[in-house]
Amino acid sequence: MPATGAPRPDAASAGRPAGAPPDVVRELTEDALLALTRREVAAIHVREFYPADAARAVAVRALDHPELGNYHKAKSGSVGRVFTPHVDTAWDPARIDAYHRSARASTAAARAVFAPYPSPIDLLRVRLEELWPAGAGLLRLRGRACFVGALRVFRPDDSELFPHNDRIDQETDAPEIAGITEQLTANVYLATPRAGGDLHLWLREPTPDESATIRAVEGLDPESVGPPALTFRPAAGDLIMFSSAMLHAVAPARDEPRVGTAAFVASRGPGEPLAYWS
Ligand SMILES: O=C(O)CCC(=O)C(=O)O
Ligand SMILES: [Fe+2]
Repeated sequence: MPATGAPRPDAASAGRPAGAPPDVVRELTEDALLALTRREVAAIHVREFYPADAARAVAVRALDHPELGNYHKAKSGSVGRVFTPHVDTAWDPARIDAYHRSARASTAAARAVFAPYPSPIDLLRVRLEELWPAGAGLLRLRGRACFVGALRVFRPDDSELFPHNDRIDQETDAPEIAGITEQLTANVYLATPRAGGDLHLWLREPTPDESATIRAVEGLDPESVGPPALTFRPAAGDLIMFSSAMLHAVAPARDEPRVGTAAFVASRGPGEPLAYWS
């Protein structure tokens, strides 16, 4: 995340003719990751990163999982998640302790949801380790392992993620987050609705006022942010990675649940390993 937090509305379209759509890269490569972390491309969208049949077979398991709960903030509370992601530690020492105490067990349980298939997030972890110049590893905060591999459930006509961004420096002041220059989110979609469920990207960071609203309720009024720069309609098995420090939103699913599994990925530049967590 740029330390300034300055909006960079045209970052992903710099050098392109006015009105030309920003670049979306279709393959997960070293160059694609470097370009994404430098905001030279808007997103990486890999079709069939994971077999669609396996994705759909597993998605139903998230819908009635015993660990299915909801995000804690006013504007994100309609969205279900399996296992507690770091954002829900909410600066509360007891919740932070519980998050780290259960991190390894939750990661193993998230992996087990996919059995006998491999977890898409595990596959992504290996690819990041292979591709990034300095490798990749699990984020530790105050020396304690994070959880990775959260599942998200958007129930039809109910769940919506309003325009927001995600930044680890708004969730913790642990010394390990020093030097982070960009935070990506990586979503692998397991089930997607026929109608609704689009992913919108604005390709700019929130203003200071917008940031304050996001910190309080985790979402902006869609009318207030203008039209998105990019809209994605993901299919089961797709991987989409983009800057989570920039504004993004998920429209409500209309007919069937939208299920995905996700990890955040922090970059400190090519000379340092990527760090991932949920
Ligand atoms: O489900 C998605 O498409 C994106 C969800 C999101 O807000 C994120 O990954 O940070
Ligand atoms: Fe997000």
